[in-house]
Order: sequence, then structure tokens, then C-alpha cells
Amino acid sequence: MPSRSGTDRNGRSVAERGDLAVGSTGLTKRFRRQVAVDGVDLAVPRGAVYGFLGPNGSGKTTTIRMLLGLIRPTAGGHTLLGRAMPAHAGTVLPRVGSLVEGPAFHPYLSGRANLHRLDAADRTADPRTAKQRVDKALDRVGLLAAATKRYRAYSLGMRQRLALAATMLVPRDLLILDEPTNGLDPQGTREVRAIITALAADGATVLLSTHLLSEVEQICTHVGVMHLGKLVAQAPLAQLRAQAVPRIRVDTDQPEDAARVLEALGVTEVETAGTSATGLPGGIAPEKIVAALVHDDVPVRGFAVVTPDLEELFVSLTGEGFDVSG
Ligand SMILES: Nc1ncnc2c1ncn2[C@@H]1O[C@H](COP(=O)(O)OP(=O)(O)OP(=O)(O)O)[C@@H](O)[C@H]1O
Repeated sequence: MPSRSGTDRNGRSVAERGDLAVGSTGLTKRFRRQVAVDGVDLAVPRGAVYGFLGPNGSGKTTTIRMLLGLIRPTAGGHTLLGRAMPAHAGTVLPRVGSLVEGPAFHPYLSGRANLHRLDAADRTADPRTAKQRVDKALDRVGLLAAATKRYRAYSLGMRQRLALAATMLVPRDLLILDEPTNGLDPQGTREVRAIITALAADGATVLLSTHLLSEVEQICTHVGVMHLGKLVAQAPLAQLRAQAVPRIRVDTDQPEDAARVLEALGVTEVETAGTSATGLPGGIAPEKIVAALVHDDVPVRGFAVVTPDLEELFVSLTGEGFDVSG
């Protein structure tokens, strides 16, 4: 893997890894006494759709603002598209689209006129091809038909789509989106997710923050979980799913007897609670377990093999639930 050393603004070394679209080392932000972001080491591979997941106040927005150079980190450093920031901001940031606070759209101008204003403000954009750029961006987010409507008449979903269109006026290698579906109705949410998926299919790396586990499960390839300012887990989604180990659960009036049978069979981490006994079966076939219970006269009222889902996995990491609706 090609790697090379850069330095952050404090002179500490930051690994420049060409395979990462976003990489950070010990990224930290302190607001007076509060540590909002605490030593975060992000690794977002190129081509990933990375879900930056965490409950409200866990430090996602603060991290994103540091990545984009909107606020200075208290400590640590990061790279975007393999280049140390902020040293290479001038060459890297034009290749990065972002949705953080949303661009300032003019309420009395149409969606199209708003995009023309933003396009005209970009010194690198050729004014002769502005119309093509603007219409292509409107088309990609499905706003061509509503292009002449005033911004103030747009629904929240249309406003969010226009904000995405604004990031598409130039081709981007990396998109950093803070809660892109927040506040949208189900239809708007679906539309914005479809746009993000299409952008990723075109080759852009996407980092999006969300408090919705369902959003991560639907559109992300990778996930990083924030809790109280710390990144408590980071992995490809497929790898996390593979880590979810199945447990067996026996419902019975004699859980202690069931536990003895399970242990004798080689089931590990056997626990009893109320009228059930649970454990990790490893390679032992469920039918063998049931047969042994019946053989030893344990009255089995119910038997299940339960694989924890991602939510249970994350709750075990953070001790908190996620809002999985949406
Ligand atoms: N400018 C600031 N001054 C003081 N504290 C701040 C500032 N910005 C954020 N914080 C605090 O830092 C913590 C992390 O906030 P942040 O907005 O990064 O979380 P988040 O995960 O993005 O949450 P949300 O989903 O609610 O935006 C919070 O406790 C917040 O109150």
C-alpha cells in the first residue's frame, strides 16, 4: 500500500494513504471543558459509502466540520483524497462536495437561478457551459420540472435535492454529507438516498452522517460508530454482519436443568434468566441440542437460534439505542 508521511499544522506526522478518501489520526476538538471529538481515527476507503453513525451530540457534525476545514482541530490531523489537510486544501477541496449547513439559497430566486448564482461564483467554471452544468445537475436530482419554481416554494425534500445539485455542478471525487435525509418525509428520504447511491455508482466516495441505523443498512458499505466523541467501531458492514454470532435460546420451566444439559453438550457462555437458558452453540447442530434436552426430560416450550442484528451489536458497543425508523 503506498504510504507517505505528511505533517499536520502541529507538525505531527499524518499518514498519507492513497487508498483512503478520508483518513484521520487522533482528530480532537475541545470546546472549553467539553471534548466534543476525542482522538478519532477515521479510515474511509476510496469508493466506500461510509455511514458515520451516532446519536445526537456524539460529535459527528464537529468531526465533519474539521474534515472540511470549517473549524480547527484542537489536536490530530487528517487527509482528504490522500493529501494532508489543510496544507493541500487549495487543490483538494474543489474535488470535495459537501452538505453541511447547506449553501445559502436565495428564497425569491428559482432553483435554476440559484444554481446559476453558485456556478457563477466558481472561478474555475467556464461561463459558456454554465447552462449545461446547471441543467445536468437539476436533471440528476429530478428537479428539472420544478426548476423555475422559487426556492421558497420548494418542499424540504426539494431543498435538499437542490443542495445536492449544487455539489454536483462540478464532478466530485468525495462527498461529505451531514445528515442528508434529516427532516425529510419518506418519499424525500428515498429520493435523496437514490441520488447518493447513484453518485457512488459513478465512482464518488461518500461519507454521510446519520443517526439512522436503517439508513446505514440500506445504502452504506462501511460504518463508523460515534459515541460520546469517540469512534467506537469502524468496519465494512459485511464484516460486522459476519461477527454477529448466533445464540440459542431454550424456553423452559426448568432453565437450570436446561443449562446443565447445554453445558454438558459443549455449549458455551450458558446463562439463565427467568424461564429461559441461552448460550453459544458453536458448531453444535440445533437438532442435537433439542434431542439432548428431550432425552434428559427437560420440558422444552420453545427453542430458537437468534442472530443479533446490527442494532443489538451497536447497542452493545454504545449502550444506547438507535432511531431505526426512516
Ligand atoms: N461551537 C460549539 N461550542 C460548544 N460546544 C459545541 C459546539 N459545537 C458542538 N458542541 C458540542 O459538541 C458535542 C458534539 O456535537 P455535534 O454537533 O458534533 O454532534 P452530532 O453527533 O453531530 O449531533 P447532532 O446529530 O445533534 O448534530 C455536543 O455536546 C455539542 O453540544
